[in-house]
Amino acid sequence: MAAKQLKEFTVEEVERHNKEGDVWVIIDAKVYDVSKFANLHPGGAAVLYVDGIAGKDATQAFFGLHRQEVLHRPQYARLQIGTIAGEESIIKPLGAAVSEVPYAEPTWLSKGFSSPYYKESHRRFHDAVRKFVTEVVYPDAIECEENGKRISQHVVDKMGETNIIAMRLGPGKHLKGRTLMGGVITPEEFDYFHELIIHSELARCGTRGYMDGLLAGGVIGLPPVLNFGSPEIQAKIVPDVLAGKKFISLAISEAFAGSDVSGIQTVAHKEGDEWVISGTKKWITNGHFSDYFTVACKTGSRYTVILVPRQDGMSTKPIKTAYSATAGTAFVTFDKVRVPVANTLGKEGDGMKVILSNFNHERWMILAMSLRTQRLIVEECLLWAQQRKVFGKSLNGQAVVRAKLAAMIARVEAGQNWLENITHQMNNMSYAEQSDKIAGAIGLLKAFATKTGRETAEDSTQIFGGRAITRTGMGKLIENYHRTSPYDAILGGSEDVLNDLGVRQALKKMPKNARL
Ligand code: HEM
Repeated sequence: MAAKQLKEFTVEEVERHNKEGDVWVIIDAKVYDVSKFANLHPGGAAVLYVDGIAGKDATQAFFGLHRQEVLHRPQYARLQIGTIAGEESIIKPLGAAVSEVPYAEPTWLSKGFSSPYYKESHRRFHDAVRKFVTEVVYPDAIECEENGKRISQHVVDKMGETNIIAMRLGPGKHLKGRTLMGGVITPEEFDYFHELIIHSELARCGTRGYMDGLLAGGVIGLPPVLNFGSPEIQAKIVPDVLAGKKFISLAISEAFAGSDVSGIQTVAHKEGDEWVISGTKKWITNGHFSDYFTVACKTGSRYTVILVPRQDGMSTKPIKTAYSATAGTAFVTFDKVRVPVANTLGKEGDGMKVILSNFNHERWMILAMSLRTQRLIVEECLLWAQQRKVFGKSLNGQAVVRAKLAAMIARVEAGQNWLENITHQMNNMSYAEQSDKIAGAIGLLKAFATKTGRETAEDSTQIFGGRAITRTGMGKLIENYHRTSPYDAILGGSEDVLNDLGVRQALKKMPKNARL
């Protein structure tokens, strides 16, 4: 169909269309004919007929009540019939561009700022990832977050093609020979800052359930296979998972044991060359649609991690949680499930080592995503405080609102700076060194990021008021964040446990001969 011809109008011409059955409005120098739409308008018809709106420039009223994206939806975009002669639209369209709102982006992306950590390859990579997320992931995220369906296979396929699935596991030999984001960087260049960019850009969607649905189970479930699985097991599982053809979950937590891993009760005993596994696992991210499970089992007085393919004797039931069902969170049961002993990941009885070795990367990923969403909330609040008028002035004209914004900015910037320092250390340490030297700091930073995240969730809810408690419209990101930020505070280890871990790790390294 040919594109509609837009006409030019004067303000006076628009003013003549100011009554029921014949209503035009101007929004950002664009003219909309809302005559027929009025009766379908979710905000009601009457609000469009009032003085100061019908036939007038309604830009300020509009942006006090709607997100910009409303005007981009095809069914509403076609209400535009023209533009105002001699006037230009000034509202910047949404897209992949770097935000110019102060603190909306980490400083390394902000104009005029520099950073010791990011090189040219990170900038190239960032542009490609942001474009990919904006065009491919975001539309699916919005849809699935709402309808609870699992991530669309076309998105998974593209994440496989671009090797995002592989890159989310960090630098390493699994990237060898792969083309990353269409070749914008080489596998040899890829470091933890590139990985940080992926997690951060995904988190910008502001859809917490979908972020876990986006194969987070694989980010934590596949590394034990890569690091501890036999070459045969790896050859069978890894290519398909990295291509997005099969899915895998990490199954450690149980109704009996969450952060206290040693309390698990799923048991495995040997019969010939098979493990026989019985027990249950709870809160298993992606478990509902996974083909493989990396399962922590009690074997005698010790623990062993075993790779279990989905099979008879297993069931995965969705758990209703506070976030979207798109995450595929499941309650998993094993009833005398048999797998070959060759599926053991690491040595029999060495499961705790396998489990613990996974945690640092998992926690780092969760906190990185959590902080990036926290930053998104800061951007939302800065924009809302500018465009929302109350008591005759912008919200940001109120000292109490500015004080909240100050606290939010300081929290996210503090977290970001520590995160970048830790990421730099990760780039310069082996995985074993990371466990020895920075496991504690990662735990402390995760607890800091999630605690400050929940403070920001509270503050932003106050700033957005009623809009912060509706799932659609102006405050939808605030509502999502307020509802789901506790996830970051629990998954991968709860705040109290991580704070304690961080301090205990420091105490272990106290010099015995130091005195005040
Ligand atoms: C092209 C013009 C417009 C379109 C396409 C449009 C569309 C919408 C949509 C989709 C909603 C549902 C909430 C959301 O998704 O954000 C909404 C709500 C609303 N609209 Fe409009 N609208 C338009 C113009 C206006 C104007 C000029 C006013 C002037 C006062 C207005 C007042 C409202 C109100 C009061 C609500 C309810 C907001 C709430 O519940 O918080 N709309 N509109």
